[in-house]
Amino acid sequence: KQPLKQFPGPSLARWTTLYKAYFEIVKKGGWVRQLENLHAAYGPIVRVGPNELHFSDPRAYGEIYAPGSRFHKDMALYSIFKHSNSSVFTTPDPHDAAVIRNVLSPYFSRRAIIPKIPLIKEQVTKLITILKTHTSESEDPVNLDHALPAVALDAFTSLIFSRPFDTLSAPGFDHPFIRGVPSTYINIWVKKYFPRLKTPLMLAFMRFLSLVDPVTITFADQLKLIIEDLKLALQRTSTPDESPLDEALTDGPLYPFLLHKIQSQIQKPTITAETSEQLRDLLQHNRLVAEGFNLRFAGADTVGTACTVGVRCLLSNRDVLVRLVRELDEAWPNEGDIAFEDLEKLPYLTAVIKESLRLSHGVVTPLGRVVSSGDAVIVGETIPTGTIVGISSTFVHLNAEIFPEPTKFHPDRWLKSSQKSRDQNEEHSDSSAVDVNADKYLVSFSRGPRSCFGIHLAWCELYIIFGYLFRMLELIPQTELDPNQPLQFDDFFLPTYVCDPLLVFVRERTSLVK
Ligand code: HEM
Repeated sequence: KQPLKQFPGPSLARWTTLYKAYFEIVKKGGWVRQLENLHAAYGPIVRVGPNELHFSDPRAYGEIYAPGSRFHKDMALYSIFKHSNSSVFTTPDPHDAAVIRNVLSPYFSRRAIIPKIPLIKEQVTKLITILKTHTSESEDPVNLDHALPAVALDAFTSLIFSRPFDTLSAPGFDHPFIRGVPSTYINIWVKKYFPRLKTPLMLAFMRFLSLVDPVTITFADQLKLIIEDLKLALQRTSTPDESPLDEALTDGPLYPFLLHKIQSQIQKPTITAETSEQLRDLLQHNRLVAEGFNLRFAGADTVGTACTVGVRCLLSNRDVLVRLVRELDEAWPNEGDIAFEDLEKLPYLTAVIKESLRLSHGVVTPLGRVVSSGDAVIVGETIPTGTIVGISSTFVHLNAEIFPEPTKFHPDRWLKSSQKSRDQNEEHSDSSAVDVNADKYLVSFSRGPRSCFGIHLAWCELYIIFGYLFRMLELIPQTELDPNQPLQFDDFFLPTYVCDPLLVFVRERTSLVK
C-alpha cells in the first residue's frame, strides 16, 4: 500500500531512504541543495522518501512546527544524536519532552541569564585581549572561523559547567574541540542508515575509530570533562547541609541545579506517577551526561555559526559595518562598560543580529516530524498519519517574497518589516498571499513545542559578542570579501559553510567613526 502515491517525487525515493542517504553521505551534505532541485522539478510538496514529504511553501513551517503540535520527532534523524542515552533533544514525544523541558528551561530563562552575564563578558573580553595582544606581537592575520566558535564554546561552557573548556587559549584558536567536523564522524551515518548493523565486525570497527579518528577522540575528551563535572556536582549535593534555593542554584553550574530541581519536583505531592517515573529516569548517571553533552552542541555551535556568518557578512558590507559602528559608538562613547540591557535597545545592532540569524539558518536539515494523531492538513493537503513531514528553514529564510534579494545581507529589512506588514494588512485581505511580516518568518530557533529554549541565552551572547567586538576592534579582512557572493553551505544538521577561512588583521579602535 502506497498512501503517499499522489505526491510527486523521484522514483527511487518512493522505494528507499538510500536515495536521501546518497546525498547525505556520498554528496557530503548536499541534501538541502538537492531539495531545491526537487521542488523546482516537482512543485511545492515532494515525496522525498517512501514515507516522507518535504514542503517548500513557507506557510508550511508554522503548520508543521505549530504551537501545541502533537507530532513526534522522526527518530531516524534524531537517533544519530543519542549517545549512550537519550536527552530532551532526542525525546520523540512532545508530551514527554515537556517534563524535561520544564526542569531545564528555568536555568535558561531570561531571569536566570541576567546574573550570569559577567561570565559571558569575561570570555568575550578574553577574546578581545588575545586579539589585541596578537596584533601587537605578530604581523599574521587571525582566523575568525576559529576564534568565534571558540568564544561561543567557552562562554557557554563557563555558564553551564564548573569551568570553561578553554578553547580560547589554544594558539591561533586552533583547538580540536572546535575543529571536529561532524560530517567526518562516520558513526553518524552508520547509526542513521544502518541502525541494526551491530555485527561484531561493525562494533570492532567503531571501537577502532574511537582510538584513531580525531573527531571521535575529541567527542570522548569532551565527554570526560562533562563526566568530571557531574562527579563534582554529585559530591556537592550529597553534603546534607547544602540544599540551596532554586534562585541561587541558577547562578551556578548546571548539574547541581538539575539534581536539586529534579529531586524537589519528585517530592511534590501533586506530581503524577508517570511524571515521577520520568524524572527518576533523568537522575540516571548516563542520562545526565547525555543531557550535558547535547547541550554543549546545541548551545555553543549554533551561536558560533551565527557569529561567523554575521561577522563575515559585516566585513563584506562596508556601509552596514559603518552604521553599526556608529550606533555602538554613540551608545557607548566611553572607555567603561555597557549594560546588556543598553545593547538590547540598539535597533541597528538588533537588525544585524536578526540578519545574521537568518543567513545562518539555525538548523538546515529539515526537522522531521511524524504525523501522529490522525491525518493532518498542511498547506491545504491532507497528509496521512505516520508520514514524516518537514521543511528546511532555508526555504523560509531564502524566500524572495518575504525577504527580497534573499541572499544579500541587508539588516534594514528588519527595521522596515513591521511597518511593511502593517501596510500590507491594510491593503490586502488575500489570505493566500505570504505576508511580509519578516519577524514571523525568522525561524532560526524553530517554532512550536520543540523550539529552542536557549533563545534568551543565545540572544544575550550575540548582543555581547557583536557589541564588544565591533566597539573595541577594527577587523580588516586579509583579502577583500565579495558582498554579492551567496554563502554556500553543506548540510550536516547545522550548516557547514564552504568558503575560504575568514582571516583578518585586527586594530584596536581608539577614536569614534568620523
Ligand atoms: C543562535 C543560537 C541557537 C540557534 C540558532 C538554535 C536553534 C535551535 C533549533 C532550530 C532547535 C530545534 C531543533 C529540533 O527541532 O530538532 C533548537 C532546539 C534546542 N536548543 Fe537551540 N539554538 C540556539 C542556541 C541554543 C542555546 C544557547 C541552548 C542552550 C540551552 C540551546 C538548547 C537547545 C535545546 C536543548 C533544544 C532541544 C529542545 C527540544 O528538543 O525540545 N540552543 N535550537
